Amino acid sequence: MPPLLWGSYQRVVLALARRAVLGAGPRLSAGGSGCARDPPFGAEELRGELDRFGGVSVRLGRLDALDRLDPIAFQRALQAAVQKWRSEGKVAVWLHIPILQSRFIAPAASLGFCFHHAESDSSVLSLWLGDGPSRLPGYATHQVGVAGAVFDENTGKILVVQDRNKLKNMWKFPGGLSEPGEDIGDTAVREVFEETGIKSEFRSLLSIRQQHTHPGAFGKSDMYIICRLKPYSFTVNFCQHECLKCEWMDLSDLVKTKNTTPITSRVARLLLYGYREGFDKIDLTMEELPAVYTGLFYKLYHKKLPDNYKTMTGMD
Ligand SMILES: NC(=O)C1=CN([C@@H]2O[C@H](COP(=O)(O)OP(=O)(O)OC[C@H]3O[C@@H](n4cnc5c(N)ncnc54)[C@H](O)[C@@H]3O)[C@@H](O)[C@H]2O)C=CC1
Ligand SMILES: [Mg+2]
Repeated sequence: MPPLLWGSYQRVVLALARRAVLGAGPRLSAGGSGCARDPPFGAEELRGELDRFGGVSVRLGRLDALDRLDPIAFQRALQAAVQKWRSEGKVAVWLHIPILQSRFIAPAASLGFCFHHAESDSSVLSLWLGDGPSRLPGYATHQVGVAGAVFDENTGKILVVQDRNKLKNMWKFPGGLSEPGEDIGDTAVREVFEETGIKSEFRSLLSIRQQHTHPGAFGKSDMYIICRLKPYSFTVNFCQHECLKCEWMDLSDLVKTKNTTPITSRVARLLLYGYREGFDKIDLTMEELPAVYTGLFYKLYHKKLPDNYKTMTGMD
């Protein structure tokens, strides 16, 4: 290519690269407060909704003007908007940023915004504007794993598996992580079926283990819940991908074996106690109740409460 042409080619490539980095459309003047033909983007365009604590939520996905905006113009507008919200006494700003508008994260961070949480297609950044240290609540703190202790009262046998992906092959109850919006008992029943082929129904909640800095929870806290399930199918057809072995074992053998985890051993002893003395000694049963304000329902787990105590009005 002749040197002159090469020079103009380089300029075009550099200009295109600059646009790509800034995320601006072809009509934008980089670094300006908007674009040459459209009106400048100002603080008033960052419209937000007020929440009951006095914070402002701005959802970038709902602002059409952002499509034609570069990050520098966004930063100017956000800085002016934050100044305005601060002077009005707002306590916090929440920025909801769709993943495809992530070019606005860095300018917001340079003004003091931090990540609050992220979902698969968006992130939420927050900035505390109130007096003193931030009082904004954090996001999710735990992952929830649920196992099913499937116990057949007719034979005294319990369903156990050995995990294929573990270094030590210990007997444990089948189980796995809860899905968003899934009830604890439903997770136990689903995981038991997926891993062993056994169909069962929820009876009670037996134990909860809380462990912090859990390696399997990406360094967050892990809540591991064990449920008592009643089987209604008995032929094992276990998942070769996750399990090495699966069998119905005498509960008394599981209590005795050393080849198990401390939590499985403890819950096996708890089950044996319930089997001998009555499951009401160990069961936290579940009841569905209406939430007061939201119109939703929730599940409450506790030791069985006699009916006359449920309906009593005072010191009856
Ligand atoms: N004390 C005990 O007896 C044990 C308790 N647990 C608890 O059980 C719960 C989790 O159960 P799991 O059976 O582990 O979960 P799970 O049954 O939901 O999923 C396990 C499967 O997910 C996949 N997987 C998980 N992490 C992966 C990664 N980083 N990359 C690729 N694939 C991955 C693998 O295919 C693995 O076989 C946790 O709450 C944990 O604390 C887990 C093992 C033993
Ligand atoms: Mg599992």
